[in-house]
Amino acid sequence: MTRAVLSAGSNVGDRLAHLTSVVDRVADDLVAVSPVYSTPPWGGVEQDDFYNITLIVDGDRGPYDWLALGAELEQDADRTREVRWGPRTLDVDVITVSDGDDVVRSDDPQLLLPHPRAAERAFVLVPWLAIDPAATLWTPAGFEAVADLIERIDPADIAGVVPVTDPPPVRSR
Ligand SMILES: Nc1ncnc2c1ncn2[C@@H]1O[C@H](COP(=O)(O)OP(=O)(O)OP(=O)(O)O)[C@@H](O)[C@H]1O
Ligand SMILES: Nc1nc2c(c(=O)[nH]1)N=C(CO)CN2
Repeated sequence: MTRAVLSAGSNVGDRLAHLTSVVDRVADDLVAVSPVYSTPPWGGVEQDDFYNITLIVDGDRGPYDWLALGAELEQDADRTREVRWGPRTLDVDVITVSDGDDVVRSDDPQLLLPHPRAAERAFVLVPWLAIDPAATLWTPAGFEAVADLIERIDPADIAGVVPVTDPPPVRSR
């Protein structure tokens, strides 16, 4: 049994439906899911805004099983890999995995854990904090409170991450 924090994003097609497919797929393992946030594109590629959610899941799966689940969902959304950090129907990233009290660390390029860019991404951290105000992320500098990491991100980036009220957000269960 492991606990994973997953981040899902979409900026092509029916964004809400793509995110809902993730929530539906992990429903049995779901601990919490954030509201849907509208987020400006991160990474320097000019493209449409994303919808993003962060999920916490508990399941009888190892780290690579969470990665495989994300890849399956991306395939189901007809995801094609083109531009790095470019437009996509669905992207599911594994942000961090814990096994009891231990945080899983991995330097396998197929599964880097914790996700090396999570600490810089308002679109991951803001939704995560909304469902877990005490969340921490292991970084090369040690454990950091997600709330503190957010303080270090450019306020303009944080301000761009806004809950979507219309259409309505996926409800936390
Ligand atoms: N923690 C992780 N979560 C998801 N994929 C990962 C992770 N670590 C490594 N990968 C690998 O990253 C590869 C490329 O993923 P993808 O094309 O979705 O990257 P990206 O989402 O554009 O960029 P980023 O990795 O910065 O989020 C995948 O083949 C996957 O095996
Ligand atoms: N706002 C936002 N920007 C992104 C996202 C995402 O999910 N949300 N995913 C990306 C793929 O790596 C690149 N940029």
